[in-house]
Amino acid sequence: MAPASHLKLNTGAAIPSVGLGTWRSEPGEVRGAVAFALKQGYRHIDAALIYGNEHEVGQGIKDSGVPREEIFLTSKLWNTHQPNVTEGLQKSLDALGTDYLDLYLIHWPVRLVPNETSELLPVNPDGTRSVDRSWDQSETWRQMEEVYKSGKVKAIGVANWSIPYLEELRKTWKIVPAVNQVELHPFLPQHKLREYCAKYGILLEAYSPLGSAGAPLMSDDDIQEIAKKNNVSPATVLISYHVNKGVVVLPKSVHEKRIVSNKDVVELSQEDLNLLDGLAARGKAKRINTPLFGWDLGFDDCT
Ligand SMILES: NC(=O)C1=CN([C@@H]2O[C@H](COP(=O)(O)OP(=O)(O)OC[C@H]3O[C@@H](n4cnc5c(N)ncnc54)[C@H](OP(=O)(O)O)[C@@H]3O)[C@@H](O)[C@H]2O)C=CC1
Ligand SMILES: O=C[C@H](O)[C@@H](O)[C@@H](O)[C@H](O)C(=O)O
Repeated sequence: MAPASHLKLNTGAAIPSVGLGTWRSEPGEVRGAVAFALKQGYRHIDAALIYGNEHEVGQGIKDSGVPREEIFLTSKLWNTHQPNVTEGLQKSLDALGTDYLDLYLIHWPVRLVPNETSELLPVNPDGTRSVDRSWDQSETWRQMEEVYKSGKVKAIGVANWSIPYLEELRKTWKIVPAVNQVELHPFLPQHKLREYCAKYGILLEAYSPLGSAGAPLMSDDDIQEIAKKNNVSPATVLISYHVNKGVVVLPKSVHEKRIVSNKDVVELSQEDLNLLDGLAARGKAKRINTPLFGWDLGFDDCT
């Protein structure tokens, strides 16, 4: 079956299966990248307050001339705004220059307490992050449910939530998260989390699909072999892998040629998908993004 250009959220809304990532897209380059991507047909942008570039992302959206209502725009509540979701959301809306988001995510199931070391990435005197270990994530989710009801966000979800964290949230959620955005690629296929999210109607979004700055995914022999067989680039294999599995994928680039090629999704055979699904179990498992919050986020092994 041809890979779907759009997937469905549990709210009933459609979400474009490929979105442009904006983490580490520098001010000075992200505005042009976003405008270019939208002119090339992207209709989905993944932003976050912590990326420090939402103002430029918003300018790129305006420059593109694409009407706001045609764009699926996501942002994320940063950890230091956990006690006050409304405030975090307003900062993102102001920076992006919009009055609503299509999707708002809790960036991590962690509350950080700002102090004199930093407003966004505060640390304790011993260098560890100033985490509020007593903070109850169900309270943050309750506030997310409130902003959803206010209409300022059309869907709410989470990012970096493992099964134990979702199980805890399930005890009190009134609205099931629409999305769980996690690191996902053939070296970190997260089969158990996939099953769990499918069971509760939570759509997965794959971040760092190309390996970000860490995993040698694009130079991997098996991935290169599949690329050769399908006559496409390894990046296209890695992006298509998710869409073929009904997962949203968020490749980041600030280079025009890559922005264009990253939206090409091809149909992969079941045999190719099985091979990609099995790479981690064959000794290639690797998680790239585990910020040192100082305690167990419930992530299991990488397979
Ligand atoms: N919720 C969360 O905690 C997280 C969310 N994310 C989201 O997911 C997005 C994607 O993940 P990210 O970690 O950025 O990494 P990606 O896996 O998307 O990789 C991005 C890197 O690959 C390069 N690249 C892009 N396209 C190609 C290509 N076709 N060929 C070769 N190299 C290429 C980019 O360089 P260049 O730009 O120079 O082209 C960049 O260095 C983020 O930008 C962010 O929006 C990411 C991490 C965590
Ligand atoms: O979305 C991207 C990532 O989650 C990134 O925002 C975090 O890893 C952050 O750099 C941190 O140090 O906590």
